[in-house]
Amino acid sequence: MTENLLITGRPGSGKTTLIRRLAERFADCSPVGFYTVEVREGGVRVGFDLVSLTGERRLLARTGFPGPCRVGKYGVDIPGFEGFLSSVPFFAPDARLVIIDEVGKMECYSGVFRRVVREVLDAATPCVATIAQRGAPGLDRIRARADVRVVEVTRANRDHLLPELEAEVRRLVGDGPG
Ligand SMILES: Nc1ncnc2c1ncn2[C@@H]1O[C@H](COP(=O)(O)OP(=O)(O)OP(=O)(O)O)[C@@H](O)[C@H]1O
Repeated sequence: MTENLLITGRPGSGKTTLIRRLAERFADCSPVGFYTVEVREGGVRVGFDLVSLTGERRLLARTGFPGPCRVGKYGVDIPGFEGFLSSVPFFAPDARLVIIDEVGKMECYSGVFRRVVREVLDAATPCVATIAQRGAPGLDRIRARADVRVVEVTRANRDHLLPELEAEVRRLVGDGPG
């Protein structure tokens, strides 16, 4: 069974930073996927954008975005997110690693995304994903899968976690010792 790595932790613990550094270190594995970035205006967070590993950027959520899908003060652009997902080649034959940041409440409003996560975790290519600690139905079910290892990142462990997870991912992609 292919194993996958799930990085969890409190908001602001360093999940996105860690997964971006892993994506950089595994550039030789042609990773596919995306990460999310905060958008600030005048020092105030106004939302989040999606950035694919091939550099496409798209809005995910904004304070002023209208519509029924809301998380706290943010409106989430689900059709936009699903359009973005369709442009990400999650199952590209030459990709040896999939990166997903993050499996969280905003993203899980999308049925397309929930299906992508399931299919990516089921597939033969290893996946590293960040996952919220709580907030969306179904997160516990993902964490309980037999083919995932869940690692918690904290401010205290985030720096020494990087080399440890790098070695683990090396093993998952088949380059590692043992
Ligand atoms: N290893 C690190 N050393 C120093 N600063 C860090 C480190 N990792 C993260 N940070 C800083 O901490 C802040 C939060 O990091 P990051 O966005 O990666 O956390 P997160 O867990 O993904 O947050 P969220 O749950 O809100 O998405 C950022 O300002 C980032 O620059």
